[in-house]
Amino acid sequence: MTRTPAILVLEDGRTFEGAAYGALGQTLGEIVFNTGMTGYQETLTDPSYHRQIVVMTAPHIGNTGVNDEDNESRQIWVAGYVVRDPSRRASNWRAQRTLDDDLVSQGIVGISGIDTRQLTRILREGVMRAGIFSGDALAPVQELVERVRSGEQMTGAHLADEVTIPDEYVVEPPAGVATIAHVVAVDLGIKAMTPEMMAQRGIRVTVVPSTWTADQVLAKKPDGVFFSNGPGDPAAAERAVGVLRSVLDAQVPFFGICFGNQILGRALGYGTYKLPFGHRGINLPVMDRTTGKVEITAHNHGFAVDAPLDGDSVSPAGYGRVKVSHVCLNDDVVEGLECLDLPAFSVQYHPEAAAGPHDAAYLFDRFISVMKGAR
Ligand SMILES: NC(=O)CC[C@H](N)C(=O)O
Repeated sequence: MTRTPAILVLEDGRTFEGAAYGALGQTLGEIVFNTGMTGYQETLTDPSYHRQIVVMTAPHIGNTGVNDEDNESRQIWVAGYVVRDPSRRASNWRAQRTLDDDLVSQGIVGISGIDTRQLTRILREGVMRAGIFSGDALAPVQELVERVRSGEQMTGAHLADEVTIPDEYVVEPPAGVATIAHVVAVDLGIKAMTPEMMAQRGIRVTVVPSTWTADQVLAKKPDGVFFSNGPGDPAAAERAVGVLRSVLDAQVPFFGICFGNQILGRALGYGTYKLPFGHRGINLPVMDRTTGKVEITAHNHGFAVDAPLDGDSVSPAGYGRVKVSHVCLNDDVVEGLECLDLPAFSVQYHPEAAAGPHDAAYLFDRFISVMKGAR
């Protein structure tokens, strides 16, 4: 196999030479690492990774190929892909193509042969901007560093409208499962498994674009409203915060995941902040502070809610008492919020677990209980 050179350039000027992987060319983005040992297809197609170059700490990527069933959205969203050792062949009974096929056909610029352990240790000092360059995009390093430094920052980025669907669609419960509730899910970058997990439990889910107003959402007379995961800085999501406040004012039950948790935090009047290097992986320990039970959970977040951990606090925006319901045991980051005077709760991690362990699936049942309780 001929090796086509590629270079990864960090904004601090450090460089890594490797081989081109996927499409040739140039890509810029925020570089982040993911510690999942499995689930590369779900990671690549998670819209929350829009504008991010993803480094996989698992050394061998592509072993099981890709298929049409495990995509979490309509396309690959990562801005670039950094791996140590791409599998030379895909071997799985469900594989329809190789990962390389999809990276090339979707124009995703990647790099392989990188010491991802060394790179991850650098990124643990703090995430930064980076670029991958190959083919005609190669140039003297100083020029490449300049291109990386001219790239956009994730802080302040409003990205949900770039990944949301243009038109609403409905996910019905499967045959044989009775419909017990109707939820409007606002797509801020939703993963396919989320409405699926709701539908399996009898929820009819209308997924709607991020641009919908509160009037449009509430006109559907839903039993509950859901805000999804999604890319970008929650501090730049003014419109979503406004829509959610109208939902809370109307006392309609609410559940949020990841970006949705950050939007609930903001709607309640708390701030959000950027984590030094984020949580991205499928084996992070989270404690449910109501039961003391620890769950192993899937994460993908670079920002977090700044709410007091001790005792219940009072929402600075006037929505009553709020409890930090879940916390990450690695670093005490807020991983869940529960309103004690309103039918609303959210988690920062991913109970839909695609990919990931299913420890947190009970949260979808909790959403149903909250909707029943509000009737
Ligand atoms: N997966 C998500 O919803 C991510 C939320 C937000 N973009 C963050 O990085 O924290």
